[in-house]
Order: sequence, then C-alpha cells, then structure tokens
Amino acid sequence: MSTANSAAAPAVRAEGIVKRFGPTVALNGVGITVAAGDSHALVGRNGAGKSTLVSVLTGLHTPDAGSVFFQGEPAPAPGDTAAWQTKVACVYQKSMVVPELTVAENLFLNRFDSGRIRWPKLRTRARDLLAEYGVDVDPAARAGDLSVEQGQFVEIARALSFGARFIILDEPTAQLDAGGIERLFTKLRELQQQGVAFLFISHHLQEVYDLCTTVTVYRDARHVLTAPVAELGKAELVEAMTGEAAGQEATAWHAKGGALKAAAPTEGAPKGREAAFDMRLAPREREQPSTDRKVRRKQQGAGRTESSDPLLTVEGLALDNDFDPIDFTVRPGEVLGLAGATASGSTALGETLVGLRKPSAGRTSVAGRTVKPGSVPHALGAGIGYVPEDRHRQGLVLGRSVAENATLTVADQLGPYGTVLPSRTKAFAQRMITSLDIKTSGPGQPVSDLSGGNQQKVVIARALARDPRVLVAIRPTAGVDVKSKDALLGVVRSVADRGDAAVIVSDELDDLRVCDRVIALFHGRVIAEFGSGWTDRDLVSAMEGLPASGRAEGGDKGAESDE
Ligand SMILES: Nc1ncnc2c1ncn2[C@@H]1O[C@H](COP(=O)(O)OP(=O)(O)OP(=O)(O)O)[C@@H](O)[C@H]1O
Repeated sequence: MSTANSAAAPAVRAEGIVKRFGPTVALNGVGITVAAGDSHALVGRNGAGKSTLVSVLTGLHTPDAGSVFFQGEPAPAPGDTAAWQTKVACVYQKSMVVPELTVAENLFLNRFDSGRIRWPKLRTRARDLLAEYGVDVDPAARAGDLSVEQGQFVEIARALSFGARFIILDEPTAQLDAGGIERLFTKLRELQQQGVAFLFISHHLQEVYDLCTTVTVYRDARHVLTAPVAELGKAELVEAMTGEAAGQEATAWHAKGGALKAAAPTEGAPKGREAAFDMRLAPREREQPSTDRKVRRKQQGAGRTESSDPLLTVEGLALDNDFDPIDFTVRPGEVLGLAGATASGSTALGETLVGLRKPSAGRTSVAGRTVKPGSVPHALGAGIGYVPEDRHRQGLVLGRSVAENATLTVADQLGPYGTVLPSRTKAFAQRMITSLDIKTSGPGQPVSDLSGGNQQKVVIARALARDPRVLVAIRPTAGVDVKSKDALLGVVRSVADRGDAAVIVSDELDDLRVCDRVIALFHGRVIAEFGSGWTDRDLVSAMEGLPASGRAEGGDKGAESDE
C-alpha cells in the first residue's frame, strides 16, 4: 500500500548483492526494492538466502559485492551501529529485548544521555513513546514478563523511535496465536498508513496473501521474481519457490487430508518414500512380533479400526497451572495430534511426556512399562523420541557438525566398546542429508552455518536415529519451507506406518493433517476430539475455545456435550 508515499524514494533498495561463506554462495547477485509504505514479502525455501539478506540489510554482514540504499541514500558504513539503527530494524519471532530490564530501559538501551540517568523522566518518555505508536504496555514492566506479542510491539516502537522507517519482520508470527497475529497485522497496517515499510519473511504463505502487497521470491541464492501479490496465484508462488511445476510434487500448501500421508509400506518394496525416510541408525529387533503382524495387516488394508495394545498410555496426567488430568492412548501405527496454542497446555503436555516437566499427577507408560516422571534420560530409554520446539535451546549443539549433532543420541551405537567410528557417523549423516534434502556443504559443516529450516531437519533426524517407539514432536515444522514440510511430516508419518507411534503437538493445520486423531486443548482442558474428516474451521474453532458448531464427524466430544 504505497499511498501518499508512492513518489518517495524506496525505503530500501539493494542491488547485485553477493555474499559468500567459504565455499557457500548464500546470495548470488540478488536485489530487492521495498517501496515506502509497502508491505513486501520475501519467501523462499530453507537455505534460499533470506536470513543472509536480512543480515546484509541490517548491517550485520558486509556483502562481498553490491550496494544497499535507504530512502535513496547509501547505507551507513559497516560497524556504525547507531547509524544503522536510524535506518532499519529487524523484529524476530522471539523478541530480542533484554528480559531483566524494564520496558523503559529496553526502549532507551544504549542511548542514555551521558551523566546521571533520571528514572522518572525515562519512564515518562517511554510512556509517551509507547502512546505515540499506540502500544499498550506498562513501561515499568519487566521485559521478561511480556508476552511475545508485547515484546514485538516494544521492539517496533523502539525501532521507530530511532527514526527507522523500514522494519524487517523475520517469521514474526511463529510464536503468536490467531488473536496475536491479527493484532500484529492491524498494527502493521496502521504504521503502513504512516509511511513505514515492512519486509515480511514467512513460511506461512497465507500470511503473505493476508498482509502483503508485493512478494519477492529467492531460490538457491538467486532472485526469481518480484510481483504484486494479487497477481500471483498460490500455485505459481510455490512453483517459483521450488522450481517445480504444480502437480510435479505434492506440497504441504496443496496437500489436503490423506495426501500428506506416506503410502503404506508393502513387503518386498524397499524403495520409495518409506525407504528414503528410514533414518534409524540400527533398527531395533522387534520385541512384539504379534503386534507387528497386526500392524502390517492393518497397513495392508485391514483398516484402522483393528485394535492392538497401546504403545503409549497416559492416565490422569496433570501439571498444575498448565493442564488438567488427561487420559489417552496411542496405538501402534497411529499418529495422535495434540492441538492448541502454546498457552493451551498442549506444549506443556508434550514436554511432560518427554520428561522435561514433572507432572503433578498421573502416569505415562510405553509398551506397558511405566516411564519415570520428570526424567528425560528415562523417557528416552523407555523409547520416547523427542523433537523439541526450541531447536536452539534444546535441540542442537551449534558449534558441532551436522554429523555429530545427528548422532548425539546414538553415540553408543557408532562403534564397539564406546568408540565412535567417524566413518559410521559420516555415513549415517550422509544418508540423513540425502533423505531429508538438507542443504549443507557436507556432514562436517557446523550446524550453526545451516539455515533455520535445515537445522530443524537435523533435529528430527537425530530423534529418529534412536529408533523410538513413540516419537513426540512439538511444532516440528516451525520455520520449515512448504516443500520440506511435506517431507518432514512424511517422516513422522512413516514412524507410525512402520508400526510405532507418534504424537504431534501443534496448532498448524498442515501438521495436524497427518494425524489419525486429534485432541484439541484449550486453557488446559480437552475441548474436543476429532477422528479423520475434520474441517479447518472445526479444528480452528476448537483451538480458539469456541463452542462446537456440529463439528466434524469422528468422535467429537466437545466439553459442552459432556453435560
Ligand atoms: N555463517 C554461515 N556460514 C556458512 N554458511 C552459512 C552461514 N549462514 C548461512 N549460510 C548458508 O547460506 C545459505 C543461505 O542461508 P540462509 O540462512 O540465508 O537461508 P534462509 O533462506 O534464511 O533459510 P531458512 O528459511 O531455513 O531460514 C545456506 O546454504 C546456509 O547454509
């Protein structure tokens, strides 16, 4: 929306940007122009070069070639942080404010006048500043106590107060619920009216259509196209991102219902999708051949109704202040979805299953064996595999290589008598790189050098290497591009299809589509349960805590109907 500002110089113009990291060419002569007051989306597959461009546009990286202009003026000199702050700011999915400081202190961080700081004056200035941009946050609040949404608003206000008229939003909605996204978008639209321009980076293509007027696509470090969003269909957009014509490859964007489910394995057919997704380092000897037989029969078409003993049993599990007592089972061959926003208790429930949190009541067992509560090693030992939500805090050792990270949980299986055979580690990592299409220069590359989505693939590979009986994945496709999403969800599905079980904790409909059953939580309580055949509207309504409106067939047991 470039209303009154259409005649103004572009908020940013970058031309011929080249950025190399050793042998990797992260940006290969790309450009981008964001008009004043525009909301411009930058999309591309994992590793396309988006984050690298953000680093160049914010002065964190100096390009090897090319130039950047803000409002027609050359970008500040490298290292002149104060000057860059007056031009551009980047708001990430997790606010970068300093949690120990108050909002007022964060707002004026690094720009106190020399001499004594006058706190009352500072708070007043902070209040005025927040009011100017319509941000309803107490300046005396500790930044660490703010919600993600409030933290982002504070960061936007801080950027604008430096004079910046160009803000980059890098996956800003990843941690927000539907209400938070709507409020963020409303604020962005208001600011656009005042001439502020946005570069919006997201793997959620619907958000691009909801918010942006222009879209630029990068693929493999190159610029592919820039077009008005209204003139580019979703299929064309995905085609530009993947370089494949629609229909050539099912994408998560198009996939509906069972389309994402990997085909059931047939005996004597090792090739194809499941073979590619078999990421186990050393597949375990099956202890329960009878169960396996049942599962195989089921997979061969005997239908999903046939019963077998549950692999995961959860009885009266509760965590004070997070979720009420809950009971459920997951059978071999089944993927269960636990749907709900982070605050619904679904994430806490997932973290309790894997031993990260100690429940206040109840019991979990895997294949009939009770799992010691609150112990990750015990949960792993019992056969639970874990894909964490926060891959940086819980998932990866950033300084270590792709190969080392992928095999961290299976070091005991990499060589005799506690030794680790580099050849075995490398061979396993290479298999994983190929199967999951990880964009990397090789198994020896540090994971810190991978793009965010490719790091997530390493986390998933690592969980699978242990050959878990029950895979618990929390928002497994966060930050993952449309095509890789399909592959990763196929991997989760294949865990069940080989006779084990999986639990996906998510509020992403694409994640939940691979599930055979979905339990929706709201405010720590089960609000509904769906078999197959739910509609987007039904599930979204349940996750928002809205009353059932004749929700999907297949076992809806809305809270209201209990009465
Ligand atoms: N510090 C670095 N050292 C080496 N290679 C890097 C570094 N940073 C990025 N790369 C490489 O540059 C390429 C582009 O990465 P970038 O993070 O810009 O991708 P992206 O489009 O942001 O991906 P994602 O959607 O997964 O976040 C990737 O191949 C990545 O491995």
